[in-house]
Amino acid sequence: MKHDDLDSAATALEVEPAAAAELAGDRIDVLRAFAADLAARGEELGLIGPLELPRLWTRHLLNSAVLAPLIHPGTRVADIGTGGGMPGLVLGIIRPDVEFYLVEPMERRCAWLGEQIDRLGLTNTHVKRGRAEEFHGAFEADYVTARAVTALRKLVPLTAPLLREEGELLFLKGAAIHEEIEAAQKVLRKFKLRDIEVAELGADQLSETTRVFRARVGTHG
Ligand SMILES: C[S@@+](CC[C@H](N)C(=O)[O-])C[C@H]1O[C@@H](n2cnc3c(N)ncnc32)[C@H](O)[C@@H]1O
Repeated sequence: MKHDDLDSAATALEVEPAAAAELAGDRIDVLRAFAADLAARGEELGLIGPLELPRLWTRHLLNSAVLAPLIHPGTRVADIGTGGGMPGLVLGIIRPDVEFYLVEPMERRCAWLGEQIDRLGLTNTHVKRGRAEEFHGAFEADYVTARAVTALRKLVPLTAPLLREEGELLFLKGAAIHEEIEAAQKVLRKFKLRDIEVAELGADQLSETTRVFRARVGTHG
């Protein structure tokens, strides 16, 4: 590892907020070990941009962790387009009581995810290499999560077919989520999404505002 890699790794780790311990409970050491490797090797592997390193915790790890309390114990989650690990791998670390399937088409990213799963001893987290649409009809989850994959009107057709009846979509989204919902009206109806909600988690819990799009699929309720 080069010197400047070590410097960026140190910078990223210095900014871990106190909230991390609270959010991750006794899994904090495992989350720290993942953060350290992502800070040290993530840029070189094309998983994270250099400007993101100082906000690794606030913008990436804690942003992912915000979904954890929304997931029931004993359930199965498919995370679509996990990339470097957000949010699926982070959730796999802090929720050992839930099964996570990380769906990612890129070989190098799958290799990274598999390596982290082995290194961190995550028996509840599995990689499924491929595009989400390749698993339609072959796999069913209680929740589908995604961050930074595509706009809602394209994301819903990729993800809703992976949900069981009454399952839930949980997407981390940016400030334009309300415009994305407007543009997605047709697909929201087509895929029978209901109980649509955008939860905004503010600066009191995380240093950057996080928006979570939630919706249930199915006709009951
Ligand atoms: C911008 S990256 C985001 C990675 C990660 N979710 C994050 O927030 O840091 C988008 C990821 O989605 C993956 N992806 C793109 N289309 C996909 C599809 N149809 N099914 C599953 N993954 C997909 C890409 O390979 C890439 O790793």
